Amino acid sequence: MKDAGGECGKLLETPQPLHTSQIDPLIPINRIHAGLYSFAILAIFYHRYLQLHSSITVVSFCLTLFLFFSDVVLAFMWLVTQAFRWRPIRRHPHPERLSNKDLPGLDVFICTADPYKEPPMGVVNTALSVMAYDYPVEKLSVYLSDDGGSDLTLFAFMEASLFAKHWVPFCKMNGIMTRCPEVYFDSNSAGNSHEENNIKKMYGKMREKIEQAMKNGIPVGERSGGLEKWVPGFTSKEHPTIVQILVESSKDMDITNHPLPNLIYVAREKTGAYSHHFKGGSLNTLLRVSGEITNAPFILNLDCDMKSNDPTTPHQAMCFLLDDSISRTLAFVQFPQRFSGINDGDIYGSEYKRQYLINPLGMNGITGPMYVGSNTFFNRRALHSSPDQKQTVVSSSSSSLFSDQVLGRVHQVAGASYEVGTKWGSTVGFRYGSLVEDFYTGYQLQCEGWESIFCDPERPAFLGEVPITLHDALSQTKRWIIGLLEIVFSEHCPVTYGVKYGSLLLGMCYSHNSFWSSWSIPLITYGILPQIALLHHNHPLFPNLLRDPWSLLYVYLFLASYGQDAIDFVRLGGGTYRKWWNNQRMWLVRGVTCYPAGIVEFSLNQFGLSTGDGFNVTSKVMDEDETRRYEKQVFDFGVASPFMVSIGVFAWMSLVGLVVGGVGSVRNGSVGEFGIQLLLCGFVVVNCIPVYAAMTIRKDGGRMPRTSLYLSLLITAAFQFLAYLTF
Ligand SMILES: O=c1ccn([C@@H]2O[C@H](COP(=O)(O)OP(=O)(O)O[C@H]3O[C@H](CO)[C@@H](O)[C@H](O)[C@H]3O)[C@@H](O)[C@H]2O)c(=O)[nH]1
Ligand SMILES: [Mn+2]
Repeated sequence: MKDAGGECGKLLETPQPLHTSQIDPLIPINRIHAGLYSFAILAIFYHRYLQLHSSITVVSFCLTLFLFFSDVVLAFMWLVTQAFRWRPIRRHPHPERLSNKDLPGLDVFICTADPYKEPPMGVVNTALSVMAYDYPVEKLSVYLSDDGGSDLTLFAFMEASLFAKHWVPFCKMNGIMTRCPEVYFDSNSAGNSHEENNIKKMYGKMREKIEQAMKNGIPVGERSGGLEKWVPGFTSKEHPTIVQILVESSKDMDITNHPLPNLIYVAREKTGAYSHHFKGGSLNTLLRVSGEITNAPFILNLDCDMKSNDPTTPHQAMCFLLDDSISRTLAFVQFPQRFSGINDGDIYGSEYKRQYLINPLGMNGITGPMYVGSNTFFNRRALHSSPDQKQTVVSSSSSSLFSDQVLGRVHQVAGASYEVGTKWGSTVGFRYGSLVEDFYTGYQLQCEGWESIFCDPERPAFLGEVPITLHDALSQTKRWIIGLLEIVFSEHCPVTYGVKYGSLLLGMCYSHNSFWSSWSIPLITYGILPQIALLHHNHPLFPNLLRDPWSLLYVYLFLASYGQDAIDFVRLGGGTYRKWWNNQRMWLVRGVTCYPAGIVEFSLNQFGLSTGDGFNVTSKVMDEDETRRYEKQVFDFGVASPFMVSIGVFAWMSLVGLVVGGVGSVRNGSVGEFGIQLLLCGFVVVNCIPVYAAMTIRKDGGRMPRTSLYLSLLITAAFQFLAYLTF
């Protein structure tokens, strides 16, 4: 169904709209289902209320109260999720209708922070993949922010700027689609022409050289071209600003004598005296630095673990950004974070389909998707003013792009104290105050009246990497949780501020994400109480499965929500049912690990008992053993950490509940009475099969460390003992 009216109305008057859209045909069904479901929720509340009234002991009253509270949280999360289901829209750009001469300037920002967690070779690949875009080179500039302040990264980029002279024309002349060299040479699509062999060798040499430098240091003879600035006393946390122009478009030609895009290395000044605000700070520095040099009206923001996978992506983005009927209020076009190297079943749910693919479609029908930190084409104006303010963007592209005067100003704006007393980070640029600077920035822009567009073309525009061990994946999510809670407890809480300054639906979407960690309340409750109550045999918590029709309501709610989740996952997220199964398991796992851990760490931070290290960068280095296990879809529990203990406890609780409670119920003829509790335990046990294997039969490095196993047994026993005393 084509969306003929609405936002595209104006465009349709012209014969060839730059983009079209498609409304989800299932919207009416979703809305009817939402109506039914909400009645069922109200009925459950009523039933719990009756239960509370009729409970005869304090213990059963408390148990019911806990479950009641959990159900309220579940209902809240369900309610806010409806905003994503309200009006999902897919948008299709038509770049072939765009003429090349209309294309505006585009500044690309790439961030890196630590050469040991983010190997320079990977960062170089990100940069090369965008330098080779099918975009007019004189309008394209690539800026790298190196928060690691590392000569190794600069060294790698100096090498890359030489290789680019071969790589860019090679891609363009051969019409290659995969313009990230590493990915291209790894794939089978690489044929075996003479030219190709040559360039492959060249790439191999560059990699060899960079990796050698990583191991043994930069060769003494090559400490020039900026590298001499790393003098003794220079550390990643204390150093002056370093700006290095690696490729200057107007001067540096490729081997076919065509210009290359500008390539500029920036390590902003760091001193212990001023907060650098992590990635947000680094992006703001690039915003100012590029503002002094090329000042392109549009900006593409990329993490160093993302690679371009389609040279026509900027054209696709421009279909929206240049459309007069929406451009006045359009802050950014978001392409999804998609990933390569995910194993078949995506065992750690790393694709985050809901966050990256499904929910943004829903928000496309409101005021547009959230900003997810990478793969985003910004309108520079949006980062400086509200949509109604007029801002004159001065074009500074003159012949003296890199004059001494310009470079002087660049050093000034990259200084550590430059932002003191300014609005940077509060109403200008990327916003500070949360570890999820992306979410926070997009949210504030939308509350100011800016809109956004989600575009998910069939050929992924970018492909990234994901953590391949369970521990890394959970640690990453924990950081997000802390960042999200910082927003919940700020003046910008989406429930109030978002609803007031955005809209009801927008507030609901942002509430859903910022209250993400609240899933842990029902998940922990439902993972402990029914299990304990089963064991100590006098506490049925749900209506009789065999006799009481109220039990059907619980069964309906469970099946309907899981069913709808699975259908959305496959239909809108393009997943498989197997991936969905693993994904829902990870939801349970996160609910008892990184969500509560995030809540605890956030609370400690509030009391000034900080334990965390702020933005703990996800490691992009892959251990061989771990990679092998990941590829074989074998779960990796091999890190002794509180996460593993917690997973162990929940696995044991349900197993004990199922076995002991099951046997007891059969003996007492109370299978119906405890039916729902038994099903619940059974469901957790089925989910935990890999956990039991990791705790018992496995011998490889990914099995659960013995300390974690014994601790989890001890804690389970303690729980049961406490319960025994209470009941
Ligand atoms: O002090 C810092 C810390 C990080 N980064 C960069 O930020 C990016 C994201 O870091 P990463 O460790 O890969 O975090 P992820 O959790 O994988 O990133 C997700 O979550 C972040 C917010 O927590 C978003 O910024 C990202 O875009 C989003 O992909 C990387 O390019 C880093 O180099 C900096 O520039 N400076
Ligand atoms: Mn990342």
